[in-house]
Amino acid sequence: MEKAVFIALDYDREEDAQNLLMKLGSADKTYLKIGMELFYHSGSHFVKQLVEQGYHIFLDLKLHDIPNTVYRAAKQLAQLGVFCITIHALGGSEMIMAAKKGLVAGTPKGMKPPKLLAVTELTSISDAILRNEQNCSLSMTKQVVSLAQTAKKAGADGVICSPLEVTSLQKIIGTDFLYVTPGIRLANNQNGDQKRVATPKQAKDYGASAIVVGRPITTATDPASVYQIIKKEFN
Ligand SMILES: O=c1ccn([C@@H]2O[C@H](COP(=O)(O)O)[C@@H](O)[C@H]2O)c(=O)[nH]1
Repeated sequence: MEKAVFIALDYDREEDAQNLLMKLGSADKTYLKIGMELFYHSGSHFVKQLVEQGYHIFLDLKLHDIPNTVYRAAKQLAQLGVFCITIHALGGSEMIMAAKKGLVAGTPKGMKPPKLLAVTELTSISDAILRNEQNCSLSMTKQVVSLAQTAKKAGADGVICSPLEVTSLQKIIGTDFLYVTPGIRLANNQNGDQKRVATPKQAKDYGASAIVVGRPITTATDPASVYQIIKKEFN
């Protein structure tokens, strides 16, 4: 996989997403992330439209349910022709295997199934939240590694984690696995709700396979130039 910068289209209206794409220019057929907000508003038709236009879509719906439900949901999502989808690793190995099977079962003949990425600990979770609210006695890195090991054994193609954990993950799990990292901020950006953050350059140095960037681009006065800065730093 090319070292992609996924732009998170975190909008509640297609017009806003289209407006951003127009500002970014059509020469760069980019990697886009569609999350719950836009999907719940616009459904699958907008996803299909972007796929047809040549965009690589990361459909981030973070499935987390019983294996049978996740199998059936993944089977539906596979029909959209997206590049990857997400599930929560905390759903367990049976659920992850069901998602993988659903993707294979739902992919139209002659096409590749979407990649399956397992969210480890959300990048909005701090060490304190992990310890005090999730009652987890492991360090953040150990917990992320443990979830990633489960995900890999169950057939996931990669994980979502913060850039801060990638080096440890690669040492234990290897480099034939995708490490996709949100929580990306340029030096002058606000962290907002993100707790485990890094710059695109740090993400690159830690070994991230791809990064996911929302607000630093979507709230910028000149999104196209910020996107180019981020791409340059990461590549
Ligand atoms: O652990 C996770 C998993 C997914 N995300 C998603 O990435 C983007 C990040 O947006 P920013 O505005 O750059 O913070 C967003 O769509 C999240 O749903 C994540 O941040 N952390």
